[in-house]
Amino acid sequence: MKIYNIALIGFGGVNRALAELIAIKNPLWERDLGFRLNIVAVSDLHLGSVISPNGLDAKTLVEANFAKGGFGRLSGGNAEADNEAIIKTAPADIVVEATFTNPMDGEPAVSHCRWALNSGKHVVTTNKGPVAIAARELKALAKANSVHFEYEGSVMSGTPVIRMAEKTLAGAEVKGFEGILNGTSNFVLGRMEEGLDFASAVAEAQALGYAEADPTADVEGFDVRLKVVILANELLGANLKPEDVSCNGISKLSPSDIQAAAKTGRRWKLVGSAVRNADGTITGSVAPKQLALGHPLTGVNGATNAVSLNTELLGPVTMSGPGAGRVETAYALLSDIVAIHNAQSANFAKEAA
Ligand SMILES: NC(=O)C1=CN([C@@H]2O[C@H](COP(=O)(O)OP(=O)(O)OC[C@H]3O[C@@H](n4cnc5c(N)ncnc54)[C@H](O)[C@@H]3O)[C@@H](O)[C@H]2O)C=CC1
Ligand SMILES: N[C@@H](CC=O)C(=O)O
Repeated sequence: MKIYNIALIGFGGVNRALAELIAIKNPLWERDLGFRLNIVAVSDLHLGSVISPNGLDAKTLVEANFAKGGFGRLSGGNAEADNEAIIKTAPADIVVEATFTNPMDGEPAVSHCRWALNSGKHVVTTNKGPVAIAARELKALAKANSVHFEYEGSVMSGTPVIRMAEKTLAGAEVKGFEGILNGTSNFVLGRMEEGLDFASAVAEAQALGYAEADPTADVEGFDVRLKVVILANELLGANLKPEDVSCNGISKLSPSDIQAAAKTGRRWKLVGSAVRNADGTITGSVAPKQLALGHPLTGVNGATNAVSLNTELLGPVTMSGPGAGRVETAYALLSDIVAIHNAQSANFAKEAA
C-alpha cells in the first residue's frame, strides 16, 4: 500500500477540508484507492508553518483551532509562514497549493508551483492564478522533472469538467463552450431573486465558503475570466491571457432588474464563454445575460455550476455539479491525487512487464 506524503500550502477552507477528509477517510482510501495520505508539512500566512517528517495528526490540525502564529507552538513549528523552505525541504511527494487566487499575476502561487516542481514534487492545486497565467510553463516544468501538475479544482470545484472533456470526450472536437462558472455570483443572483439585498447575499456566500478572499473577484467576473482562460486554453488549444477576455460582472444588476426578468420567465446569469472563430482565433467573454427558461443554464441554481461544451461530433454536451464549497473543492484535490496515483501505478506496471 502506498503512502503519499503531502505538504499543504495555505490552510484555509479547502486545505482544512482536505485534512478533515484525511482524518476520517484514510482507511477507506487505502481499501478502495490503494493509498493513504500523510501530512508532513503545512504553511499558512496566518497560522505559520510546521514540518514533521513522520506526519502530523490530521484530526489535531483541524480541531486545535490555532490562533495567529499558532503552528509555532508545535514541534517543528514556526509562527511565520515559510513557504519556500517548506516546499523545497519538506519530505513531501505532493505539494497541495490552496492559497489565495491572485487574478493579476497569479503570485505567489506561481512561485510555489515552480519551487515544488523544480524540487521533483508533484503539485495539485485549486488556485486559478497559476493555471490561468502560467499553465504552459508549469506543465513543461512538470514534464522536465517527471512529476505531475494537476488542477481539476481550478474550474467547477470538484465537478470533473477538465478531465471529462480531455479524457472522456477526446476526439469529440470542442468548438466552444458557455457556462456558469462562479458559484458565488450564481448564489447571489438567486438570493436576490428571492428578495435579499446584494451585500447580504454576498455575506451568505462568504459564510458558506464559496467566495474568494476578496469577493470582488466573484461579483465583478474576474474569477470567471480566469476560468474561461483555463478552459479555452485546455479544451480549445488557445493561448489566452486574462486581459484577452472581455469581462463584466453582476454588481450593477439591481434586485428590480432580477425580479423583472423573473416575471417574464427569464433569469440573469453570469455567463463565461469562448468560441473558435472561422479564422481559427478564439474569443472569450464574461457577461451577465438574461436567459430564457428553455436554456440549459437557466435552471442552474445556488453554488452549482454548469458548462455546455459545443462539440463537432456530439453537439452540445452539458455538465453540471458543485462549483464551490470547501469539501467539494477538497474532493478535486483528492481526484488529482488519484490521477497521479493511477498514472504512477501504470508506469510501474509497464516497467515491471
Ligand atoms: N472555496 C472554494 O469553493 C473554492 C476555492 N478555490 C480556490 O482554492 C484556493 C483556496 O480556497 P479557500 O481555502 O476557500 O480560501 P481561504 O481564503 O479560505 O484560504 C486560503 C488560505 O491561504 C492562506 N494564504 C494566503 N496566502 C498565502 C501565502 N502566500 N502563503 C501561505 N498561506 C497563504 C490564507 O491564510 C488562508 O488560510 C483559492 O485559490 C480559491 O480561489 C477553487 C475552487 C473553489
Ligand atoms: N469563489 C469561487 C470558488 C471557486 O472557484 C466561486 O464562487 O465559484
